Amino acid sequence: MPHTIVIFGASGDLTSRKLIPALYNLKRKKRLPEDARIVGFSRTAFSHDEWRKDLRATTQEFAGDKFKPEVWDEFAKQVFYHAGDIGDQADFVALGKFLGELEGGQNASRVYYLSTAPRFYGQAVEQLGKAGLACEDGGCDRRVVIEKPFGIDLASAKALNNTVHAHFKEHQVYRIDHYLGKETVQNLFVLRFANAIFEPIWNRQYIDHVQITVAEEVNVGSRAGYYDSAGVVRDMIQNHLLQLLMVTAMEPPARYAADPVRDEKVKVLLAVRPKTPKDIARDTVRAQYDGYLKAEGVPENSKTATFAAIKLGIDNWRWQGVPFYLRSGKAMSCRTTQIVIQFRQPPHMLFKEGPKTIRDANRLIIQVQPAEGIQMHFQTKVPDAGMTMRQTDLDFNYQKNFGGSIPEAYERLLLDAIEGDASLFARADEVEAAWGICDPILNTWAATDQPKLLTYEPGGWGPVECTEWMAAQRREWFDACPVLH
Ligand SMILES: NC(=O)C1=CN([C@@H]2O[C@H](COP(=O)(O)OP(=O)(O)OC[C@H]3O[C@@H](n4cnc5c(N)ncnc54)[C@H](OP(=O)(O)O)[C@@H]3O)[C@@H](O)[C@H]2O)C=CC1
Ligand SMILES: O=C1O[C@H](COP(=O)(O)O)[C@@H](O)[C@H](O)[C@H]1O
Repeated sequence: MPHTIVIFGASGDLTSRKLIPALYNLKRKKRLPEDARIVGFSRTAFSHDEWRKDLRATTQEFAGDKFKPEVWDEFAKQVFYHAGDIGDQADFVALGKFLGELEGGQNASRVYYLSTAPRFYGQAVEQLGKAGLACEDGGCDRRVVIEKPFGIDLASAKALNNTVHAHFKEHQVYRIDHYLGKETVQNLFVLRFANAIFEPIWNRQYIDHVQITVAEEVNVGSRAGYYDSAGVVRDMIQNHLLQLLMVTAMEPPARYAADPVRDEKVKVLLAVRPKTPKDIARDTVRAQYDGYLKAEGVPENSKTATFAAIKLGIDNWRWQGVPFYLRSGKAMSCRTTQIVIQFRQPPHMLFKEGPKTIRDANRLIIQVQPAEGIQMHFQTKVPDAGMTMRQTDLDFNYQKNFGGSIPEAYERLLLDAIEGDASLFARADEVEAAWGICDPILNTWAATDQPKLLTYEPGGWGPVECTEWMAAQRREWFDACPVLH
């Protein structure tokens, strides 16, 4: 069956920076089906060749030394453009006709990729449905990939799910979170479920707490217009950090397939202990970097948080009493995404020189990016120094072990969407459960102004009060920039 990938938002930033370079790389690796066609849809009046020419330049820029003119020329033969407006039903009817001709009347498998502004997601889905392009009754193979953000709160996410479900069945819907396409996030499944040594200690008996940090060195740059209405919770925590939390905390699924995996993931979110406004004032830190208010497009009195730390509890047998600390911010010390599994101290210390604080206890660090790898920290005896100990580590690094470059997350996710594997995409209940955790936090911050919005200097690890907040809980953030090999 031939494949067609229709990208709505063809002239946009995501398409040129990520989607087309990812599809090009799939072609280069001979993973893009030979019979796949990529069709761009947006209002700009490109001809096929004009769009291809624009994409060639941007792909060359973003694919770097992976760009091979001869591969591009072959790839370009699979690329087409059809101008249209999401607001215009006639343009969808015309699109359907164009696709039919392109597919030579064959029953092609189609992926509709919504890479337009989020306000168009619902409308685009409706237009596809009304033009008879959704095929929710079966008999043809149609999928829709929906970019983030999926809603701006629980109510809007539910409304969007309702709109989507009016035209597509859930199994046709692929809500993308590109963090799930990152190699190291997939490796977390492997680490946990393809090794026998971790599972027995992956619980409250051995683990003191878990830290999930997504630090970004960049500030909001030119995206302030969007960012100010989102803030760090909507932009990062509701999706990427909660995805990392789910994969870290989930039970082993019965099978590695979309629904068993997502069933276990969603159970984690449903077990997250609900917070009262008093809990939120105590268990969250929010801050804005100094200089944010000067960014173009930010209102002078904006209270948008560019940094947040949130302590969550998971009420189930595995995790009762183990706090999960989620932290993310812009304008931080360095770019690093890491999951720190902080183990407990030994119950009885034989050596007076031995570890005294939780900082010295065993720690497993999953470096999601950019120094993709895993480190295990443990105590060793310093030679010829009595029983003096020092923390050392076992270090697995992707680059050193496997060489080559780590593929962009979109490569894996686009291929999965083409092949019909939804394991690494969010399901409707997952997205809603994530908003169910974030809404009370955002609402409490807005309604009570508690905790106070703090300020932090760019280039550090967030506000000093966040370090103190952790110290008051007898814990310490693992603030380390990864070593790039
Ligand atoms: N850029 C990124 O790095 C990331 C983006 N995303 C998400 O991806 C989506 C796209 O982002 P991005 O590419 O940055 O956005 P852009 O603003 O760059 O692109 C928007 C696209 O939508 C098209 N468009 C706008 N109005 C219409 C319309 N009425 N009918 C048809 N097409 C229309 C525009 O084309 P034209 O004007 O020609 O019609 C353009 O191609 C957003 O939802 C964003 O949240 C998610 C993660 C990262
Ligand atoms: O979705 C988003 O993610 C990026 C960070 O992605 P990464 O792959 O570079 O870690 C973030 O900068 C952006 O604000 C957000 O919308």
